Amino acid sequence: MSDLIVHGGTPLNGRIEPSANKNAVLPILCATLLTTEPITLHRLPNITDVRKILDVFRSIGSQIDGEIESGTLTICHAQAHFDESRHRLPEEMRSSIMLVPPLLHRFGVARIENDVQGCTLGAREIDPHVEVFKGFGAAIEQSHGSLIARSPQQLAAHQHWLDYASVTTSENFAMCAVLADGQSTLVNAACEPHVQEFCGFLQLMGAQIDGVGTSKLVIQGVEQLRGVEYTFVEDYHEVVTFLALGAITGGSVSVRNTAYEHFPLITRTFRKFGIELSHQNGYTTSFAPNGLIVEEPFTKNILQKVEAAPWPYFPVDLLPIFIALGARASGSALFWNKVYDGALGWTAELGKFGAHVFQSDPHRVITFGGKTLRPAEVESPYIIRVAIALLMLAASIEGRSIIRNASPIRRAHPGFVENLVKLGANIEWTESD
Ligand SMILES: CC(=O)N[C@H]1[C@@H](OP(=O)(O)OP(=O)(O)OC[C@H]2O[C@@H](n3ccc(=O)[nH]c3=O)[C@H](O)[C@@H]2O)O[C@H](CO)[C@@H](O)[C@@H]1O
Ligand SMILES: C=C(OP(=O)(O)O)C(=O)O
Repeated sequence: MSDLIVHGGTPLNGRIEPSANKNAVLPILCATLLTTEPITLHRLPNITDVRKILDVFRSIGSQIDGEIESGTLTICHAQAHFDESRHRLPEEMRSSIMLVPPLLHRFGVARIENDVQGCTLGAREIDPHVEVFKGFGAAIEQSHGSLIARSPQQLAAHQHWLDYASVTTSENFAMCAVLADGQSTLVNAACEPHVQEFCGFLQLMGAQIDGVGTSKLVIQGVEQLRGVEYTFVEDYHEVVTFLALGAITGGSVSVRNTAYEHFPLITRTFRKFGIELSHQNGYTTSFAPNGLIVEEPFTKNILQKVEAAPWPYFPVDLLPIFIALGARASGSALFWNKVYDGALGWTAELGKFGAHVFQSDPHRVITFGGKTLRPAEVESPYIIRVAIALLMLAASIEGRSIIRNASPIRRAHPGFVENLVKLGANIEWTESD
């Protein structure tokens, strides 16, 4: 188990060059399997989930040139072959499910473990994915804890309306449709920035997709996709994370951010906690001129609130980071997770720091901030952004805290601790049983 030891209380200051967004990188890596031509990727982050997908590629005979540490790899799947009796996809990452469409297109068969899970946020359904695969003509069978999808023929175009705007289901729909026979339509599609980046990559490969960034995707299948060279854009989760870390520690951090057009709601949400963002020359900077204070709503008898739901709502993966700000800021705020039913239990850990956070139901917590906080030893669940939220609080409190089981951070943020040290943090990894 990897833990973080944090000597908090130092304001973090400086400049960060953020990495790419894991939730764009992983579907894009999966999509490389849609072509037999080489694909070169730049600014590929050296994170656990990427290494796991690359291991799958190596195991099926794909060629990978370059060192992941350099950030540039060329991947060619011309010689790849998938054998469902031998090859296994990783279970502990949600993105494994996005290898199914390319495997179906290329080899007519895919096998995935039933339990493919990512962060432990509550139910992570696979039914919407299965419905999509079936809709395109794949046959699904269950076998010894695995799900096998088969489509000996080319996938056929499909018209579909999702129950809810699921990120990975929309991406899987797009990957099925780009090489299917005919025109497919998806209504209630997800449109998060990483979904937009992913669709942009497919377009670069030659896919014909209309409606990117909206809730309706119209996709005309093409005969084949081509190899391309692609540079990932910055991860808005990482941008927000470092901006929040600067503010919660009483410092000021600037982060390169070329996708500032995605930030209006995020900026307003920071302001609810007394934090201003400014944007100049491609860098966004956070500062809290009067410290962290929850802005009082004008309406009587309501709490200031942050509502997280599928884009263009406030992003659900950023909620823990703002709960940490709420626990630190003076005043009370309501946090509403409209997506996951099991994503807030961890907030009890905040009590160990002396914070007052009340979970009113599976989807809502209220922070009663401004309490005197003390260093603590806390345990993170297997949720990337929660390990970060706990670390944020620890970094803001003078003294030595320990975040047990912080390794999920490595699933999304390369060199995270090194970046924090650069900003002036006193923090290190340590291994325990
Ligand atoms: C690899 C990847 O890209 N992972 C992201 C992706 O996961 P993922 O694609 O798994 O998330 P989904 O959008 O499918 O939502 C996850 C779960 O939330 C529930 N749900 C979701 C939306 C909704 O309106 N109603 C509802 O009930 C469902 O139980 C669903 O299974 O999107 C999530 C939601 O932004 C993010 O947290 C994950 O980081
Ligand atoms: C929940 C996340 O990822 P995953 O879906 O891979 O678990 C995340 O990136 O915060």
